[in-house]
Amino acid sequence: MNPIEQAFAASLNGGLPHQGGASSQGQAARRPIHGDRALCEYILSTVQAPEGSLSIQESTIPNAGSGLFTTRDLAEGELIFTSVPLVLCAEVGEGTEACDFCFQQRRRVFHPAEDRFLAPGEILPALEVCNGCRMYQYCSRSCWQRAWDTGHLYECGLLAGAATEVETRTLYRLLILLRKKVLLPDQAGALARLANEVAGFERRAKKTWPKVQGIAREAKERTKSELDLADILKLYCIVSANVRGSKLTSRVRVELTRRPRLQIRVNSLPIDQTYRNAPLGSALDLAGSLLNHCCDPNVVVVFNSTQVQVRALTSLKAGEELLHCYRDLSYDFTFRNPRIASRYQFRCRCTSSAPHPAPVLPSAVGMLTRRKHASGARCGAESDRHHNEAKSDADILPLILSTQAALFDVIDDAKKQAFASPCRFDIAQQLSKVEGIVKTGYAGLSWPSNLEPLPTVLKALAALCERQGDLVNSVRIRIKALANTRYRRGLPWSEDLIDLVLSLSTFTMFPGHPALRDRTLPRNKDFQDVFIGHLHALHAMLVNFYGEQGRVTKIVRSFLQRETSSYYGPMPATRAFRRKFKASQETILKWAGVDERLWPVE
Ligand SMILES: C[S@@+](CC[C@H](N)C(=O)[O-])C[C@H]1O[C@@H](n2cnc3c(N)ncnc32)[C@H](O)[C@@H]1O
Repeated sequence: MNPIEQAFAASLNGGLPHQGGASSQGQAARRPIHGDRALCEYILSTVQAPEGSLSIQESTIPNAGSGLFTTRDLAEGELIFTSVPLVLCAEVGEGTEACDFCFQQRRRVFHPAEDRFLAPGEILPALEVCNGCRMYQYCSRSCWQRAWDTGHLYECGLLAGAATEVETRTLYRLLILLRKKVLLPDQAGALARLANEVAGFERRAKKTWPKVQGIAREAKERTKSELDLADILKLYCIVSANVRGSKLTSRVRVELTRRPRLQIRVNSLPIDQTYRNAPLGSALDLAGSLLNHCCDPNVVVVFNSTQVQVRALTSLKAGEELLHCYRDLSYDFTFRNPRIASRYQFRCRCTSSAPHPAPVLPSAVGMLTRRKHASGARCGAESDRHHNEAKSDADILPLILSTQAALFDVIDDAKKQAFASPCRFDIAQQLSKVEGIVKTGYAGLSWPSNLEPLPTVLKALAALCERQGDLVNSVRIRIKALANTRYRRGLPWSEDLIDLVLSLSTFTMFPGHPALRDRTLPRNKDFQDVFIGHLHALHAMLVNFYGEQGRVTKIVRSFLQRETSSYYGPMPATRAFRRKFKASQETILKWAGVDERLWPVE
């Protein structure tokens, strides 16, 4: 073992006696990071932040270990810290859009090199696959060369036939960085002390535990690591507990091809793929790994190429813990938490209250939630509401699950129809199918319109309409879906707004389009007001997430400037505009069949 591997192995037990063996049973508790001053100082020294502006303390979430805290007041949108991850790994495989060196934004709506939206029908140049491993992709020869020089040469030859899961590839990378002494001893020591959830993996993922052990064994063989198998196993659990999907991108065009991987399991209710927000890759960052999860987050994590940026999502007071949502906020609590449990192997115990108005959540959802939190673990007010509404209606569960499956099947069928014969795609037929399912789909009652996956299904249908050139239905259905989306904050909501303004822009750009001659449509001016209003709101939101100079912010800003210069109404952010926007928004919501109270003007 080289000195770096030794530093890693020694630190893995946090100075406690070696726990030995691949099993976590009977192992001593991991020593909390906040109890080790030298380690805290080291981790904080790895970030770019004003001196003394962060601290590591015991988390405010019960039994969640250590957490990251601010020592100063923060305004909404303020940059809290930036950091460079220890290791990044791109998603691979067909349809992925990540260059494994630069991770530049390659969202399907933005041009990869120029700061602009893609023109309608514009196709992105394909990434080039490394002809050695046939796994990683690069956007240019220079990215490939730099990736090669900075480490790909060590791994390329050993990836043939290797697993494509991002956690496994991150494990390989880390083992190679340790073996080739690319990591510093301090980095290796800190890495070993991150949360690992070995016990959680072993206990909760009983079925997959032999697979996890197999992954560790294969990783040892492939990378020729001299670490003990037990230590590699823990490293894998550290990776799984700490990697964050690089939300450099989200598939704005709904990702329908993932349907086969979607599972709805009785008793756990996970929707394993959200159809959207497919990450570009994963990053393991020392300071970022100290952010605990909360269903009502106060920070947002974004990536600027390979740099992690953490910004305030709300204003924060000195002494508050920085909390981040590990999973797509746009999803309902009952969907999100099982996904957290299955991916990270812990049960959410966050206690913050949900910021949105209390949803009318029917009793069966309460029942599901109560199951999830039977051990007293709870998830704030959202959970309490579920608890309060809970009834003993075990018979209802299978009915709900079958409705969810049926709703997702609508997307599959619609997709098949749209792709097989575009001219025969019948949106009215698809919508009536949805209507039929939701009418009595909630165990005889009507499926709540804000309960997933209904909003997601509508967004998917809107995207299909757009693809077919059916602008009117695409906008109408999207408005309906978004009005019923309960989480109006964070990156997922900005993604939704991007979709919406792009759909609305077609109305304003092609006022003479034959589809828009329909007399039952609201006036084009109304669409324009609503378009400019949402575009303005989107820009303000992106400034908070990516900063004034963020690439996405700049693209949306130049779009906003161009569109407002040809807009004949009052300038956005004025009182006159607000009045105009309110009236137009009411008209449009009415046309879309949405209760205007669902989407108040803010
Ligand atoms: C990425 S680490 C966060 C830092 C961690 N608290 C530590 O002490 O190193 C994720 C781990 O923190 C804990 N955690 C984070 N958020 C939590 C939450 N909402 N409820 C319960 N545990 C949480 C879980 O143990 C999880 O595996």
